Amino acid sequence: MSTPAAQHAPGLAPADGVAARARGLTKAYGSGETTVLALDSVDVDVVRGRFTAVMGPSGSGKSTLMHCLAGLDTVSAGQVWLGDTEITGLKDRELTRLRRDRIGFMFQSFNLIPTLNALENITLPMDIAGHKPDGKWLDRVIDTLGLRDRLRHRPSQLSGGQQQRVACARALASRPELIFADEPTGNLDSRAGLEVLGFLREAVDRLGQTVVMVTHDPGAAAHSDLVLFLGDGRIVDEMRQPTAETVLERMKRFDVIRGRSEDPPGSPGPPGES
Ligand SMILES: Nc1ncnc2c1ncn2[C@@H]1O[C@H](COP(=O)(O)OP(=O)(O)OP(=O)(O)O)[C@@H](O)[C@H]1O
Repeated sequence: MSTPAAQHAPGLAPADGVAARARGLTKAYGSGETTVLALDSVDVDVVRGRFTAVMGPSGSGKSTLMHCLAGLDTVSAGQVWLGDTEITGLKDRELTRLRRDRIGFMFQSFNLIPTLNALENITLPMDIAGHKPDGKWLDRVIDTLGLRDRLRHRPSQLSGGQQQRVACARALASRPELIFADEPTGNLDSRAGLEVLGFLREAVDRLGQTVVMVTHDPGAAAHSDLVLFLGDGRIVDEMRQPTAETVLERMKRFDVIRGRSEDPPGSPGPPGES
């Protein structure tokens, strides 16, 4: 995901088209005086074959953006496309099918079915859709994620990191056009988290997938190609080839602004700021 300029980012391979696009994307919750403008006329291009992270302070609209791009939530105004398909305006049934066939999801809670083994969990969305998995692709995903010797295990027999890898394989299994990951490392210790980030990176680099990840963790964002920073429902900044340090520094600037807006009138700003 990026503003159009970021498609020409130096140091990145040429962009291979746009996996998803939003124009004037606006989402308001509630009505009248209690209206919350979660997204305020956002324009974004999710660049195909890239790993994009979405960051920003709590309440800045990260999850709302992801949900609107993925067709999980309706928009108040604006348009969203997945590839060439405009999804705004699609009926619920069409949206459900589009999500099922063209988008992969990874959530913080892995959402694995406890009574199914790893392989059954991985292929479940395709089984529900009545699609036969592409065996070669599935083998590649399973081997890339190092799950070959865990396929007959149930979730309770797997570590947290392994469970998240199964969730990752499930998101990749149908070779979706776009994978959305919402805090995929949130419930993992740092080693398992790093592993999952490494696999998402490999999904992009080796399998050519497109990943959009919402995260609070600068270290996680550092695995992406591009970080989009949301503030008050708008994309306020973007960073290519991020490092944990540069992302952390950028996030600190939100704290300074927040600190200022919480200061009583007339009080001095934070030290070092004029
Ligand atoms: N269902 C809802 N009803 C009313 N307001 C909502 C709803 N969902 C989100 N909001 C509001 O919209 C704004 C953006 O929320 P969102 O969850 O997208 O932020 P976020 O950046 O993902 O936050 P966090 O980092 O805390 O998860 C917030 O002010 C939130 O309170």
